[in-house]
Amino acid sequence: MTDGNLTLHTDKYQINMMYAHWVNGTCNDYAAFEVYFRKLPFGNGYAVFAGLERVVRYIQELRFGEREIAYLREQEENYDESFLDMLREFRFTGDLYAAAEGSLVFSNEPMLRVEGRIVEAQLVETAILNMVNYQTLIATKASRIKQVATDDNLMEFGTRRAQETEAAVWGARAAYIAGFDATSNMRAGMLFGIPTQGTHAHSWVQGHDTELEAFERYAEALPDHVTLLVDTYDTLKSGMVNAIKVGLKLKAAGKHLKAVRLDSGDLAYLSKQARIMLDEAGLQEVRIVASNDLDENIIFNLKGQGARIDSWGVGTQLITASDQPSLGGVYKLVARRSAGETEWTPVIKISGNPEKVTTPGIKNVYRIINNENGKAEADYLALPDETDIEEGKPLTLFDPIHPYLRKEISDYNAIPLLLPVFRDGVLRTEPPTLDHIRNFHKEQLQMFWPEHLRKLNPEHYPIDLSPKAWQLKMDLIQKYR
Ligand SMILES: Nc1ncnc2c1ncn2[C@@H]1O[C@H](COP(=O)(O)OP(=O)(O)OP(=O)(O)O)[C@@H](O)[C@H]1O
Ligand SMILES: O=P(O)(O)OC[C@H]1O[C@H](OP(=O)(O)OP(=O)(O)O)[C@H](O)[C@@H]1O
Ligand SMILES: O=C(O)c1cccnc1
Repeated sequence: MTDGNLTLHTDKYQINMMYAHWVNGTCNDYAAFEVYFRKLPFGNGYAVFAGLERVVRYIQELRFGEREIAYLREQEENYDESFLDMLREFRFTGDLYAAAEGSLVFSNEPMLRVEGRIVEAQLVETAILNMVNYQTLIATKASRIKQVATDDNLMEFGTRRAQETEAAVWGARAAYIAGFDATSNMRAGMLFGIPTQGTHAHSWVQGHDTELEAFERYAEALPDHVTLLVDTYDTLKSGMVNAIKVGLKLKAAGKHLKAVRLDSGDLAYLSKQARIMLDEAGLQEVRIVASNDLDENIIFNLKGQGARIDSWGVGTQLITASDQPSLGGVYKLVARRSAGETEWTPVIKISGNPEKVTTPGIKNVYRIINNENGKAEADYLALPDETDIEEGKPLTLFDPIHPYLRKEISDYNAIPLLLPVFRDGVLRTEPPTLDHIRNFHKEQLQMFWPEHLRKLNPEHYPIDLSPKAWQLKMDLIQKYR
């Protein structure tokens, strides 16, 4: 069915606009687009940027092959043959800047920017949003789950309920970035090097005459990795009793039962009872795994009830971001430049809804770290010719919606959020390893006050405009109103 070429993984209107540019002789005009979202998902205080590696591979492989060209010819009689010939030579030759994967990002700040020939920059909108919106959403959901699970083992179990195959593997990767320890998806493990973990299903137990026999056969086959699912018939009266028998047998043979898995019923009560039973049998080392439609709220509740759970399997709620299944990231034109010109012209999109008015001009994004405490104070969006910040000059931070709310800062470190990924179509450096990204994410969390990170009603983290960027926006609003 699929040939792996994602070049036509775009909306038809992008190709129509490319064609209209070709007809009008404006293919070589330049455009700058920024990717950002307006509202954080799940009421969270931050999002975890993910999806860049997928974007990098997609951009590197952009090509209109003969199959794509034949399809376009068949679909639209208006497309001139010379346009299709031009597509044969099509490559991404522009620049792409992006936050590092695993970065904390916030509403209304650019997390990725494309600068390039308008036809190239327009084509890639749909796929970039598709990749970044989904992966950032799942990484953010996973980060919330990690926050409540703290140091417990977290396993991603979502593949069977994911929105098809690619969502499963890229979702598993996003979850790992945000702090999950393993996935059950073997392909995600193979593709990305994520550790894999797994127990067994009810079918294993149902497929034997007795639960004890099922447990014994399983333990014989995989003596080093025995986690037994104990709820097929009756968790405490049967499953735990049989698991303990197998645990004691393994122990006598110098091995050990790794864990039992609870998958139904009152997980707080059952885990406490299971812990007592294991401890009384002298099996203190055996861990307790729980699964069954878990999310951050249930895990938080179970912990509040004193549940004795060491490891969590989380599937459906994570991989489908069930309580908010989409992130509304957008790709907006912020500046343009005709072929032959050197200066960018900032552009704005006005809307009756003030939240939807775009912020014109190419912006550099800086994370302002207060040197007195090492914590992030605000993110600061400045126009490219503003050098104050890089020279460490005192800054006035103000709220772009309520500009009278202001704060001075002089002892700070300004860290650029957007880094060059492609320049003139050439990849600058290979993406970092997944473990590097995961560690980077962990370090990022340390840079923020807990007030911005808490799961419920977090404090808003300021995303500020430089006075010049703010004035440009006001001027363009005036011009078009
Ligand atoms: N002590 C608890 N406090 C809060 N929520 C819990 C507790 N124990 C389990 N849950 C959650 O409640 C839900 C239980 O749903 P439900 O009653 O449909 O499942 P069940 O008891 O496992 O039944 P089934 O056999 O159909 O799976 C799950 O999301 C589970 O994670
Ligand atoms: O509940 P999730 O977070 O999605 O985790 C994955 C679930 O998948 C398996 O269930 P299965 O497919 O057998 O379905 P069931 O337990 O819901 O009947 C497993 O026993 C978990 O309960
Ligand atoms: O390994 C498991 O226990 C597992 C994997 C996927 C879904 N449910 C459970």
